[in-house]
Amino acid sequence: MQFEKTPGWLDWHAAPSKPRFRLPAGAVDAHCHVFGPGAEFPYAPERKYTPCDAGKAELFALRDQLGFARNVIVQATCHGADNRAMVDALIHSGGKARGVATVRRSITDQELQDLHAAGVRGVRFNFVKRLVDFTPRDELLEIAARIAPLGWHVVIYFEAADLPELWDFFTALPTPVVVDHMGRPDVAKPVDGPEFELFVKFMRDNPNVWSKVSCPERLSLTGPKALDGEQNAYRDVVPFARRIVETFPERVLWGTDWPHPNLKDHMPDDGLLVDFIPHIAPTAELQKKLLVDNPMRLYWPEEC
Ligand SMILES: O=C(O)/C=C(\CC(=O)C(=O)O)C(=O)O
Repeated sequence: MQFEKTPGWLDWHAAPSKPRFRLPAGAVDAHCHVFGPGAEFPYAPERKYTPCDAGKAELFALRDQLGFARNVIVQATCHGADNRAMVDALIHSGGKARGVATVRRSITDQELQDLHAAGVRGVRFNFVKRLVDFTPRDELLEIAARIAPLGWHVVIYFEAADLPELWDFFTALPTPVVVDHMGRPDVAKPVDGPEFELFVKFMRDNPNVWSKVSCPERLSLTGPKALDGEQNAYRDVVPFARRIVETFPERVLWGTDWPHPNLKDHMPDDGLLVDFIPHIAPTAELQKKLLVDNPMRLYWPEEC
């Protein structure tokens, strides 16, 4: 099948630099995606965007270029609940990738078992309105109850303004809960203002809540962009991510978000994104927790 990219689509950076920051041994890129290729794994009819192809071979090449040991591949909305591209990548990773799926309530127990055998360890519930249609809360709670006995967790993606309305639902989830991109704070607001304080309280009051301190390229309003060797990219995001890392060092994860769907302004150099990490996790101890110990506990607990 032939697909035409959404107008204005930015393709992933073709030649990411080698990071200056040396990742600790065993580092996990805990948030990335695969897209298609569409000819082999068609994009879902209900998708809100059509990306460029970004397959497993390119993802694994990026992993090696940046110095990561493993990936966590998160199902992207352009594939809906058809997890075949993600599962195919897991199967061909030689045990170096685990996954987060999107499932509907119609999934059978056998299908869940098959996803587990392939390396899936979580489901993603997406609340970002430009990406998905509404799913009833009772369907999501039913899914959460079914995946809990498998030892899986729930990944949630939402925007900061929606946290108050979603709070009761999130705190009713029976599993570990992993928030994508710090709940997308508006970084024009103060890091100790009411909006981000609510997110900090969400994590403080609920010890089962984790956060990915990822996506500065998506959250930043003033840059500078991670391009052309810039070693101090996205300064406006640093206080937010650093606060979460330093306050909850045992419950943070980091990922590239490759191939960076839906960026409108620029496509970052992934090597320079890795160079962002020591700004938000300034000590070797914090870096090891963020990049190795925490993701291993969540995705490869049998090795811990
Ligand atoms: O890649 C991300 O994490 C963020 C996305 C895309 C996404 O989540 C999806 O399509 O599933 C975004 O903000 O557009």
